Amino acid sequence: MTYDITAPKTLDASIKLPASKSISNRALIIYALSGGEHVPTNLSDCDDTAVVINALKSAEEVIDVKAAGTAMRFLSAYLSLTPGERVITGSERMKHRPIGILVDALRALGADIEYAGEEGFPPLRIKGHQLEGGQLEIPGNVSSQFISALLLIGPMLKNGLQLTLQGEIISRPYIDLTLWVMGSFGAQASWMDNTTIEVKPQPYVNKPYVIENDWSAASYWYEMVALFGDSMPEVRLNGLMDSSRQGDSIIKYIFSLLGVKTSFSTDPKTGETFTTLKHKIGGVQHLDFDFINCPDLAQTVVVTCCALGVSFHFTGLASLKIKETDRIEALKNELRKMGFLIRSVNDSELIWDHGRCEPTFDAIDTYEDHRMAMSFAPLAIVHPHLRVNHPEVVSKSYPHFWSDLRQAGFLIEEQQ
Ligand SMILES: O=C(O)C1=C[C@@H](OP(=O)(O)O)[C@@H](O)[C@H](O)C1
Ligand SMILES: C=C(OP(=O)(O)O)C(=O)O
Repeated sequence: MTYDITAPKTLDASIKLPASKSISNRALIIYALSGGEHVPTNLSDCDDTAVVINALKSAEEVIDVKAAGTAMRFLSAYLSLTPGERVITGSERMKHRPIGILVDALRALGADIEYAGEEGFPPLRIKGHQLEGGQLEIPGNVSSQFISALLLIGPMLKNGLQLTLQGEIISRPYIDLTLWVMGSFGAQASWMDNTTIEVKPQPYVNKPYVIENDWSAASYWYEMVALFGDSMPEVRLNGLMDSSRQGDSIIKYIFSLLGVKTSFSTDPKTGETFTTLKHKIGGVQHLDFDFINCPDLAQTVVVTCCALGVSFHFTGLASLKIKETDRIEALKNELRKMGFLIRSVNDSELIWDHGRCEPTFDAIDTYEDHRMAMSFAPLAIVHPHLRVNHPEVVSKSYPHFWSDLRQAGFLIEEQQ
């Protein structure tokens, strides 16, 4: 399927954002480990959370997490200490996303895990039993999800857990988010110094818990406000916290440099929080930024900068190659169709110095990556009849993205 997208003249919309899948998936694992009485509320309705809910409910031998990285990594740790023998697998892409570092760490803690396919990659066959825990060193420079997975089971280990992270730590705010959600359920887990985290062997306390909405999903609305520019766009987003522990809340700072002003308010009657985005004059001409702490924002910011004519030098992008697709290559290919030549350095930096080529305006390919679809869709604001292939990929994190766009006035027609 392909969508043909045409934007309205400007934007004046109130959007109900999806809940954070990162927080949902952490809260669900903790809920299961704490003997689950109170199910977390405002859970994300996205695919990546649905697979965790199903896995925790199902008694089937094979668990399929599809394309959900957090589900694969968190459930592998969870299954290692849950009685029974299971196989955990995922999409074809998932079978090429690394998991060896986590498997080695879990084995060092006493887990019984075998590779059911290629060494170092899913699927895994896991026989669960009580684990002793203890002290461990683990690379911190490939995916923070390995570290979060271990931390989440830390309180259930007989001797607790002490993790020392080696190398440059990527996606650190996601580790902090894990510690923060764990703390909300009574866990004692904290940084001892810059590289070592300690989790005490003290079980979780099951409690009611409400999931915040998703700052990563908000990023596409920031992009739209920036691209509508001086046509006075305004978007109101619900359920975002100004003081959120989601690392992607840094989007409000990044877009303050690209002409978007953020303000927060609370409805006095309902207590609901609103985040209002408006355009402001005076964005930068060039942007340097390190995405090491917020890799999921890279596509939004890269596409926005090209469309606004803001040159850039972005670093900290090494993890983009092992996400839903190789996002570095995908960005280069699809931006070329729109007439922008961006280049990569060492697979970890992206540079645009106003390089242009003849645009083809071919339909944008999405590479089974929700963020390719959502970060390119706003280009319809500058290119009417922008076409996006396989738009259904958005269900990974933001299933109602297209209906929200329609509600905001976008005309979206389906082509076979
Ligand atoms: O823990 C999490 O919820 C996530 C961590 C990040 O992954 P990496 O640590 O692999 O960068 C991020 O890209 C992903 O979307 C969600
Ligand atoms: C990288 C992502 O997800 P995951 O690694 O959990 O599949 C993402 O949502 O952009």
